[in-house]
Amino acid sequence: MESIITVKDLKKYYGKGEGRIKALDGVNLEIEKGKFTAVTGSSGSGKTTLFNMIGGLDYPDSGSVTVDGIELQGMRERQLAVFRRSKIGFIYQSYNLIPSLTVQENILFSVNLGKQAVDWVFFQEITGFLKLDKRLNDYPHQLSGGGQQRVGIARALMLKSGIVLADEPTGNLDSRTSQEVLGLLKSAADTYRQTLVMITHNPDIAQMADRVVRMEDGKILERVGRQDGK
Ligand SMILES: Nc1ncnc2c1ncn2[C@@H]1O[C@H](COP(=O)(O)OP(=O)(O)OP(=O)(O)O)[C@@H](O)[C@H]1O
Repeated sequence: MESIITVKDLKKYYGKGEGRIKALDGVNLEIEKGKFTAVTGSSGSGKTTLFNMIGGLDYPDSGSVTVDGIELQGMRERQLAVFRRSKIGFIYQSYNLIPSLTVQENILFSVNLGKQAVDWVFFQEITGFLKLDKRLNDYPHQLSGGGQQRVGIARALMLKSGIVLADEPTGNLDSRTSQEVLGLLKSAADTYRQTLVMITHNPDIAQMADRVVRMEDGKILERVGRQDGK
């Protein structure tokens, strides 16, 4: 298998002494390029901490993270910011759209932030795919929750970074809308050959993944799915 993300013996502890919390307690993980990996586990098991490390949003105490050949350890905040802007499309539960910008401006926000040229053909394709092409001049509040998350997905895909990290992307949506949005995200990731890593509590969503990684107490418990044992 071709790994795009490699995590080695990653540790992150909070606090000291008796009350020390082992948020990540020696995590090893290989994420296969172009696949959909779901990260599950109970609340407090370390999913968000792992997500933040892979996304270059936080520093581990020890261990290493390599993303698309880039080793994150030792990077300074400025370098990490450039890494995040160019390499990762982030999708959040709360959509993180900018209310004063139109749908189109929100979709182009990350590309513009990274001073990349806009690929308008790709923009049209993505917005058509995500059924946003008639909503481009609207503002986020004029869209339903599912619509707003489709904007979040479009913004992540527009970066063409190859890696999309999603943290409970359908956590604020009802189950029917969740299924619809997830179906779109999964097929968009397939169509545009994106590696999708998604944190989710929802077993139905995890079932849609190529592989499920389960966390408990800062460790990876088991890995099931198509790439079992790899
Ligand atoms: N900044 C922090 N300071 C202290 N403890 C923290 C901090 N961030 C996380 N933790 C602790 O680290 C552990 C792992 O947290 P994390 O948020 O990664 O879990 P999670 O699996 O994402 O949980 P949830 O599903 O509830 O979001 C938890 O015990 C949490 O309380």
